[in-house]
Amino acid sequence: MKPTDTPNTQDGSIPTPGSYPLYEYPAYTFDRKYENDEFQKKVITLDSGYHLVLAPPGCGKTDILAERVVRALSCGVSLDDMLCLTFTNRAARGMRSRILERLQASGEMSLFVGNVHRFCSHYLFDNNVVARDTTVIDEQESLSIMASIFGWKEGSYAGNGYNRVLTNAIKLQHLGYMIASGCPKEFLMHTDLFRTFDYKTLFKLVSLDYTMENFAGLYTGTVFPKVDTSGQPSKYLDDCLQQFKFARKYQQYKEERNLVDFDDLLILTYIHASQHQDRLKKYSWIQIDEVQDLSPFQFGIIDLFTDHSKENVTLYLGDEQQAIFSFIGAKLATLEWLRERCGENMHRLYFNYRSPKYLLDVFNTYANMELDVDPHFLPKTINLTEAGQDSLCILSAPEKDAEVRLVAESVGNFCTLYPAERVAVLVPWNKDADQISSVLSDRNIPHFKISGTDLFTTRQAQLLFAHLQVVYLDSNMMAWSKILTGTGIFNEDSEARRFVKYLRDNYLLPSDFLNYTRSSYMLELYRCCQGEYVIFDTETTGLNVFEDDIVQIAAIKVNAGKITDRFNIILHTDKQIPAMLGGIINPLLQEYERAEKVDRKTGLCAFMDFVGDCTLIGQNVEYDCYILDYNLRRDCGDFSFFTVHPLYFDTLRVARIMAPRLKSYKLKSLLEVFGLEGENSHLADDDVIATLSVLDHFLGIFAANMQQHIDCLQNNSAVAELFRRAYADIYHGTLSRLYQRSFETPLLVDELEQLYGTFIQKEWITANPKMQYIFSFLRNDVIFPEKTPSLKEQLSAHLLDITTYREADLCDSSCITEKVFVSTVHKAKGLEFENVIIFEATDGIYPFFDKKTPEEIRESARLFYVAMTRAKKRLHITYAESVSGISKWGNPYSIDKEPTPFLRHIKKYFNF
Ligand SMILES: Nc1ncnc2c1ncn2[C@@H]1O[C@H](COP(=O)(O)OP(=O)(O)OP(=O)(O)O)[C@@H](O)[C@H]1O
Repeated sequence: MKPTDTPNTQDGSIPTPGSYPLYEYPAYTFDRKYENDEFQKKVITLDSGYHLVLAPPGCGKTDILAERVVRALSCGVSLDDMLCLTFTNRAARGMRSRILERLQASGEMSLFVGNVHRFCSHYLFDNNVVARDTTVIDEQESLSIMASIFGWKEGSYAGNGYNRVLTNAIKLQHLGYMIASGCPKEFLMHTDLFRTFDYKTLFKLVSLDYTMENFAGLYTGTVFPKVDTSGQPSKYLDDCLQQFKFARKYQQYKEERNLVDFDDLLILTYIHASQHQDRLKKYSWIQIDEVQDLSPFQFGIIDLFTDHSKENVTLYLGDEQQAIFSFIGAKLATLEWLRERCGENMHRLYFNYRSPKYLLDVFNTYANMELDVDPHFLPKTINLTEAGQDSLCILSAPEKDAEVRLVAESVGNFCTLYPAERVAVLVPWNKDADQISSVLSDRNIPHFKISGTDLFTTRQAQLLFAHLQVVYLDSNMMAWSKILTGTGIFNEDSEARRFVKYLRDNYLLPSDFLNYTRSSYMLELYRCCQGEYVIFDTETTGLNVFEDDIVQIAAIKVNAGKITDRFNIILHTDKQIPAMLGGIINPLLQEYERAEKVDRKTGLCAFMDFVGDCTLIGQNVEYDCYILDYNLRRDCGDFSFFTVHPLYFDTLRVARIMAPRLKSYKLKSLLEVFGLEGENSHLADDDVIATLSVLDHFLGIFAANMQQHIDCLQNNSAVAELFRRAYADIYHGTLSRLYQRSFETPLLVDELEQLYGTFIQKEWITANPKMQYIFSFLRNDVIFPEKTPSLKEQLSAHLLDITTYREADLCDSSCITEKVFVSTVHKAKGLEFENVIIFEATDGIYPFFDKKTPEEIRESARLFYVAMTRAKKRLHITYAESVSGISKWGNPYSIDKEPTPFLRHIKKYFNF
């Protein structure tokens, strides 16, 4: 125990409820279903300095975090200054909905609540650190890319040692990149590689000093190994050097295609934010949940965004006894570091509200005897409900299959006796979850399994999401690759990725194959610009194409590159013109006041006359066309713009095709990056001239490469034809519905459900009944059509989240109506269930037989603790007395097993 880690009473005695003075709550009431206890209140009202709150399971940590936000708001802290970091998306969603519930509000809230990865991804995109069209790839995609770098066939590496080889090469890329970028030693990720590989010997073999510089140099390819070719070739040496080479290739691969993986989100954020400290937005009110599960690097990142002045408040909340994520880099040492930082500001929670005394006795005895928790810090409860016969049971079966049946029986009994209560079967491994799930299915017991292949990463979900991604942004290369394999045009993702890259290098997108026969967006634009066309821009009262008013329309008519006519009017509006625009005073306001205003109908019709039958071009012109369409319908009778002008070209799209790695596609950036003439003043007349500059610039580059472009189109006309036949109608179908609106039903989900049926019909995917969970989750918990009525708005608000959700996010959401859950312990962390069954509580599983060091064994003990403490009413623990099977050599075997040694101090509480 640390000296600062003393109980929260002044005299060091064990606190009891009511032994604390009450705290002041200005303009804030605990208007909720229950009263917070004194310890909780103290934490809720902390408002300056660094504080570490350690609390055992069930003491209301999650609730406190939400309550702190509500109170801080009532004390005048602005949402923008607050940062709430959680460990999982699910925890973020839980906290968000608790805050909204307490504020009696619904829908969106401009407070950042999410995990560190999500925070970093916002930072990178908002600050143009990564290319605008960057895609975040998941682990599966990283593995698939690395496999193609190794030259391995898709799927050939799954489920065996090859997977580890790929993972190590990916880890090496991140480690090498961090070292090469000068990240501090204490923050380096994946330092386990230094233990897995004997780099010291490797460096000796290639005559290099074993230094960080050389390690980085080997990774970047700037230091050359001197391989002695005279002696015996060493496979180990070759493999190690190859790992460095492939790690480097992986980085190049990602850079060339605008891809970042999850680790990159952290690394790139750290590097950029540490170099731009003076310009960084710092938060003065921060709270971080589950601190025991964060890595030192994540803390380093959060620290960069912390306002370290006296006024700040940073609250670290966690429970060291629930630290079970060392395999993803979490280190208990970070808690020590936090203790030092927080000094006297250590707090504890002392009341468990989850479980009655008979369960808490088990947990506390375990925490004290097995995890060495000081008895002063063990929680109490006022719930003195007596244990029933079936409250605490240890059940054994002769062997594992019988144990599975025993669990299924217990689940069945719980369901019959307590139909309103939830039951969780917590298992050590995914394959156990599969086995239990299949027996439950045989017995017709409805249940939800959180394990194995994540529903969100299944082929079905991935293809549907890829479709939404390409419809939303057709420069998403990873999504196009998935579509090309999903629709059967290519057999392997790696082939499809190569193909899409080849198209891009020739200024083509797969959408060109769907939109044109033997032509392309760029070719059509080029042809159009040989004749007469109109470049136009609008300034509006807001960004809602359905409701806002156009206030200014400016246009130029261009013939073969020369401006031949100009148009510029200010339209009368009854709507408010926003005072500010992107942080500056809106120039339109002044312009509107000065100018002679034209009646809306007259002005809009005059513009349509000016355009005549010329093709329209503009920067982000889709927006201008849609708002024009809705304005025409409103102000000029039933006039449909798209009937008259189905064809238009967008210089934003052109820039995305011609310069795919830009960090911003705003007009101003384009002018700056390419040194073009023009001004982006946010007044339509200036912007059209700037747009012409951009257009001319890209047309020049295209003209110089046009032949290559045409060759590429011709060489691939057969693939194009196949793809068009397979997918064009579906693609255009969704595109045509982008701007439809409904305030009742989330159109995005309707679309997904319809597509799901179509994809099955086309045999691109097989039916998966679990997809209904995704649909219902999005429908009931994610998308609120009253806030975002159109598919376009829903995609813009939710697509990034949808592609990063995981199955565990579904738990505690209204889409799960099942009462029975089968989950690994790791995935059940943070959840609570009336009834918990811990499966396979056998020695060799808890602790797992390969866990040898005292720290590894303690982590296993904590895992068992996390499993037990999920229980609110009943806890059953099962184990098998023997395991049997067939050995590698074909001989049947049976080995006697003991229950887990973690039961030694608590078994006295259980019935057998
Ligand atoms: N003061 C209180 N009075 C009554 N119930 C409470 C109080 N505080 C929290 N609870 C309830 O206690 C339960 C446990 O709270 P919560 O899930 O926030 O605990 P936790 O500390 O986050 O647990 P874990 O570490 O296991 O995730 C919840 O059902 C919560 O609503």
